Amino acid sequence: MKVTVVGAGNVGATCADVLAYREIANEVILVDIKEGVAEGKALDVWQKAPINLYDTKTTGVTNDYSKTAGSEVVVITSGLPRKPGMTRDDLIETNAGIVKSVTEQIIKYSPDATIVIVSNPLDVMTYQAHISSKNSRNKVIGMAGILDTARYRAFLAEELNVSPKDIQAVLMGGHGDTMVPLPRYTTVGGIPVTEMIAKDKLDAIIERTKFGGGELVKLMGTSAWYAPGSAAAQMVEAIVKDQRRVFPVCVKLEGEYGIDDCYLGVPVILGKNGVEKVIELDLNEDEKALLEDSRQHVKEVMSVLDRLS
Ligand SMILES: NC(=O)c1ccc[n+]([C@@H]2O[C@H](COP(=O)([O-])OP(=O)(O)OC[C@H]3O[C@@H](n4cnc5c(N)ncnc54)[C@H](O)[C@@H]3O)[C@@H](O)[C@H]2O)c1
Ligand SMILES: O=C(O)C[C@H](O)C(=O)O
Repeated sequence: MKVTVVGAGNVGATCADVLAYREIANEVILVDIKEGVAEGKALDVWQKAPINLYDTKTTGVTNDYSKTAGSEVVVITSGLPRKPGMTRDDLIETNAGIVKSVTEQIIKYSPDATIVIVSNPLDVMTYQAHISSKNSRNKVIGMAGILDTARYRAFLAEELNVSPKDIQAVLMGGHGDTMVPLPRYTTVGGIPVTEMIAKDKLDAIIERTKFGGGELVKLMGTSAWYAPGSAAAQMVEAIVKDQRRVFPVCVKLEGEYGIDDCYLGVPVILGKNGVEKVIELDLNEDEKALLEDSRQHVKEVMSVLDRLS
């Protein structure tokens, strides 16, 4: 099956590479607006195949969406990344235009594709893609929760000196500083994390996770790509293999958690139809208040998008 990745920059190229070397798709199409970039990176990934032993066909194109026709999943990473001193929301004006035009092209050639948005500001770019594609909410979703949760799990593994494989967790809310940590739902090999770590240390890890993207922007002058690219590929895998994995995913809420018409990260079951089910956790009052803060923030940025269009 065919998967398209739009944007052959840091995140898009990483995602295409993971899709290829892990043989998640049979065919990967990489698209960029900059002449030759997607072609070059796709060729590089293909030339790695005899070394790393995979046979996923990888093709790059400059703006030729006819080559993306019939894609089962499309990952959209095109858009500006932030620089130090910027928030993700500062990217809205430029990236909304890019996500809109890319989504319109994609849907022309792959009307049934599930679209996975990566471009920032994530929740609102997912909203933009939903408006532009007019597809059902289960098929227009955003990647952030897997990444935010992975950061939290990695920090915990480091602190507890255990394998990251054994940390299970879920975070909710928008992709930003208002994300909603859920230590109550975090386990270490099945043991509640609260039995393994002091509260002040856990609080510090939660705080670091909230600003995890910014930490990397400060270090590198641009945003992260290895974990984001892998996280997007993991969502693609769950969809194309109909794995029914349980992940936090950005999706339009339609009454779940008492929230309507807002894009937020929530735990879902991800399978061949995209979001198969939104899982509703029984949040306590503190968690509900944090989710409400997150909703208000995302709604404000959604209204900026409404004013722009
Ligand atoms: N959701 C997340 O968790 C997450 C994580 C990391 C990055 N991001 C976001 O992903 C986006 C990409 O980040 P990056 O580091 O790969 O940036 P990058 O600059 O390395 O790559 C972006 C690519 O998009 C291309 N592009 C721009 N306009 C295009 C268009 N109209 N059509 C096709 N391609 C176009 C550019 O030429 C460039 O190659 C940013 O908005 C960033 O903030 C999100
Ligand atoms: O921080 C960013 O701007 C990119 C991305 O959203 C991230 O969390 O790494």
